[in-house]
Amino acid sequence: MQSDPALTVSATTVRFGGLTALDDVSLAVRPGTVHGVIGPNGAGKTTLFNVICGFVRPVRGEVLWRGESLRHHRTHDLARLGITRTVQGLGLFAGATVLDNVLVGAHRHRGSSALGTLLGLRGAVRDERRLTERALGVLDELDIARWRDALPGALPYGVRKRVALARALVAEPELLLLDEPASGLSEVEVEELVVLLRGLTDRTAVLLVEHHVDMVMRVCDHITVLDFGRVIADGPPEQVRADERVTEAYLGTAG
Ligand SMILES: Nc1ncnc2c1ncn2[C@@H]1O[C@H](COP(=O)(O)OP(=O)(O)OP(=O)(O)O)[C@@H](O)[C@H]1O
Repeated sequence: MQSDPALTVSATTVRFGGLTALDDVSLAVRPGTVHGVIGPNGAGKTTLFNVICGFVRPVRGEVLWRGESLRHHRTHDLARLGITRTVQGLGLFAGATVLDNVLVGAHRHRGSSALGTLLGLRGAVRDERRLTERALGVLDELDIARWRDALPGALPYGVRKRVALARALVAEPELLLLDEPASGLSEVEVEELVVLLRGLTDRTAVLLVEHHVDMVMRVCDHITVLDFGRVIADGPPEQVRADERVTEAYLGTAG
């Protein structure tokens, strides 16, 4: 039996002036799965990601999180709701160490204020220590703990991407949104990412928007394919791969 979806995007339409970027798009992300969204350039992938994050408001439709409408949510509400994300630009703080960048993501679990920590209040200090231990645990898990005191700018791109992922994971999300997690990675790093993402499914659902179709086919349990803002295929990888509309959509834009 299939579990109830964690996230549902329901009959969602987005327009930018006269352009329909998403046209009646629906999808359901189930707990414990990796769900991919693919499609040719301009298909609406980023717009869909932005609707889920609350950056873009649809003219029709809604996003449901555990059955509750996210109609009025703002981006900064997401972590509190159990949803974290990485973005294409990574968004790391250049002047902060890797560890401090990751700690920024842990604030959902901070029981006391930063002022309390500064004043040396016992509960706040204990809280801070607990979060630091958790952040170090995630750095260790992603095999980047040796760079904990480095500044992001000094690190290779693949490591910086892992730092951004660590920051999203430390909040212990129930849904992890990844915007092009494979972009800019070497083939070896993409392989490592596939293993890493598969290892997350016992604790969070993952929704990723990605250009790297081959990686998506290998890592995902379920794939939604967009073309010109519409869903043209939705199902497990083998079904999507065999779908003629998907082949046509990609061949139609090649070259
Ligand atoms: N802020 C905006 N204003 C106007 N048009 C936009 C805006 N954002 C996206 N679009 C248009 O909406 C359509 C969908 O764009 P979107 O970026 O969501 O596609 P995509 O699948 O992410 O593309 P890519 O793979 O190239 O990143 C495109 O035609 C794009 O030009």
